[in-house]
Amino acid sequence: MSVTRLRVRVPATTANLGPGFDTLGLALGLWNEVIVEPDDSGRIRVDVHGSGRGRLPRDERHLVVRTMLDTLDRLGSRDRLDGARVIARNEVPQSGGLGSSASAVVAGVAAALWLHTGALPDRDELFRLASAAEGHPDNAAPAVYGGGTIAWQDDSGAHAVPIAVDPRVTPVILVPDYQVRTAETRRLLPERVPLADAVFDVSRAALLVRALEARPDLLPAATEDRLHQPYRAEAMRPTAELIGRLRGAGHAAVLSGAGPTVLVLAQSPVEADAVVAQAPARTAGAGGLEVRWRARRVAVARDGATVVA
Ligand SMILES: Nc1ncnc2c1ncn2[C@@H]1O[C@H](COP(=O)(O)OP(=O)(O)OP(=O)(O)O)[C@@H](O)[C@H]1O
Ligand SMILES: N[C@@H](CCO)C(=O)O
Repeated sequence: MSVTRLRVRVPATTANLGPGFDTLGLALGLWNEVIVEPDDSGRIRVDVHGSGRGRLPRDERHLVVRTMLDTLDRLGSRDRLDGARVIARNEVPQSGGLGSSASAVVAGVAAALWLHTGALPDRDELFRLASAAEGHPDNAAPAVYGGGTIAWQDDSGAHAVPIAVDPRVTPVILVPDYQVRTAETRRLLPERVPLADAVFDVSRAALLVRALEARPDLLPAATEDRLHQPYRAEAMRPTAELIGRLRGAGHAAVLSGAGPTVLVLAQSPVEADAVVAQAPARTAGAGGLEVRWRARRVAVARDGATVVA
C-alpha cells in the first residue's frame, strides 16, 4: 500500500468519579500520542517514549499494535498492513487508574479504521469498537469524545452521552509510585451488595451529574461511594488513607478508575492549587516502605481523541 502517516492523540481518562462505577468518566489533559507509518517491510517495530519506555513490548504484543491487528482482522482487512513503524509517546502512566489501556485501544482502533476505510474514523464507530475491545466504556467514552461522559451498555453495545462540565471544576491527580492492575482490583469486588449501599450510590451518582454540570459546591457530598472503593482499599492502603485525609479536609477525593491514583474534583482552581500545595510528597507504605506522590492540577480535556492523517 502507499506510504501515508497517521497521528492519533488520546487523552488520559478517569473513570467512576466515586459513585459512578463503570458509568461516569472524565477526559484529562494528559495525552498519549501514536504515530503509525505503514511500510512493506513485513515487520512492525514500535518505539516507546515517555511512560512505559523500556517496559512495554516493541512488537506485535504492544497493545496499540495488537488492537490495530485484531480490529483489521475483524474488519476483514488484515491485508491492509504489511508492516509499520509505530512511534508511541506516552504521558499517561500505565496501571495508574488513568485509562492508559483505553487510550492505547482507542489509538489502535482509530489506526485500523483509517487503514480499512482510507478516511478519518467516525467518532461513534471508534467508540463502539474501542468499548467492545477494551471492555470499559466509562474510559473509552471520554477518551473518544472528551469532557465528561455517561456511558452504558445494552444488548446492542455501548452508548454514551456528554456531561457539560462546569468550567470551575478543576481536577487534581495525585499519582503514587506504585501500580495496581485493574483486573486484580476488580476481583476484590463482591458479586452482591446490600440494597442500602446500592441506593446510597444511585443517589450520589445522580447528584454528581448535577454537581459537575452546575453545582461544584455539591462535589464533596456527590462523590461518596460504597460500591467499589471500600472493597479495593485493601489492595492500595496508602491510596485509601490519602483519600480519607483529603475528604476529611473537605475535598472531593476519589479513587481514579481502578486506582491507585487519587483524583480530587476541586470546586475551583484556587482549591485545586491548595490541594497541590498541601499534597504529601511521601506517605507510609507497607512494610515500613515509603510511597512517593506526585500531585498536579490537570485540565478537563474538552476534546477527545484527535486523528490527523
Ligand atoms: N500506552 C500503552 N501502550 C501499550 N500498552 C499499554 C498502554 N497502556 C496500558 N497498556 C497495557 O495495559 C496494561 C495496563 O492496563 P490497566 O487496565 O491495568 O491499567 P490502566 O489502563 O492504566 O488503568 P485504568 O484502566 O484503571 O485506568 C499494561 O500493563 C500494558 O500491558
Ligand atoms: N470502571 C472501571 C474502570 C477501569 O479503569 C473499574 O473501576 O474497574
